[in-house]
Amino acid sequence: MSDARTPLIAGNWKMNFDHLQAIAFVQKLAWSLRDARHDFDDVEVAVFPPFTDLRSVQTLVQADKLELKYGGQDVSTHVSGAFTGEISATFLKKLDAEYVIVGHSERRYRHVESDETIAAKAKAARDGGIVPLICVGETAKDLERHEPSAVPANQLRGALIDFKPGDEFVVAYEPVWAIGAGSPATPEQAQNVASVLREVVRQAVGDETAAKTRILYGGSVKSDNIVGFMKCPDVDGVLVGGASLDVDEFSAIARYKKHATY
Ligand SMILES: O=C[C@H](O)COP(=O)(O)O
Repeated sequence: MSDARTPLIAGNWKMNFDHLQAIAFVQKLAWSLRDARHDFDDVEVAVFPPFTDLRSVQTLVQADKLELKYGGQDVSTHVSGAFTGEISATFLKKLDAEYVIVGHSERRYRHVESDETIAAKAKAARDGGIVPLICVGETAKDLERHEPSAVPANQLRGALIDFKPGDEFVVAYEPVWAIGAGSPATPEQAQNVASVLREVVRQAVGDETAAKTRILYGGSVKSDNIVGFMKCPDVDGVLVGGASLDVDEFSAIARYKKHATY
């Protein structure tokens, strides 16, 4: 990764932890990270709890002045109105959320979200003052027919259609075949796709914004494999699923510099 970009260690809780469990988790995480502040200097840590936990996480983070960012796992394309079950970027902003995930493969495939929908969600987040964390990634089937970077690059091109130089967003490259699989991509595979994605960002929003945009890797990240990814020049952090639900493991991931010899 480049020194110009602050590493982002993001934990996607998916549909895990109710608000009471969320409070207990964040308290433990805060203690764990506070004890080891020097191990993760200049690293940003963020969690993505279910919507029903966000108010509790906000209260805790603000009351205890925790250096922890948080965000939603999805966002509506609308601002308000008759959209049963949806949550707008405006509501997330009111909870001081920093980020929102859009285009996670579990939404693309299980909820049949199209590239157009994901582009509209990314735009809605940006317009509502929330930084979209745009997920892209190929399935194992895609790999039989295309180069590894082809599908993620197309997905990213589609998502950035309304973006312009200076807009802030984060990209997460998550090969679908590596999610929850216990076997991640290799750092070389992650770097190859991340460098293509940076070029897509450059073509969409220009050199300056591309140089500042963080590209994360996600898919079976753990404390014993993160260092390899963080050594890749175009990988600026990780989006962690399963391992983000274990305080000690997630804290060890955030403190990856302790184990790295650069
Ligand atoms: O959003 C996170 C990803 O889906 C990765 O999940 P995982 O770390 O359990 O493979």
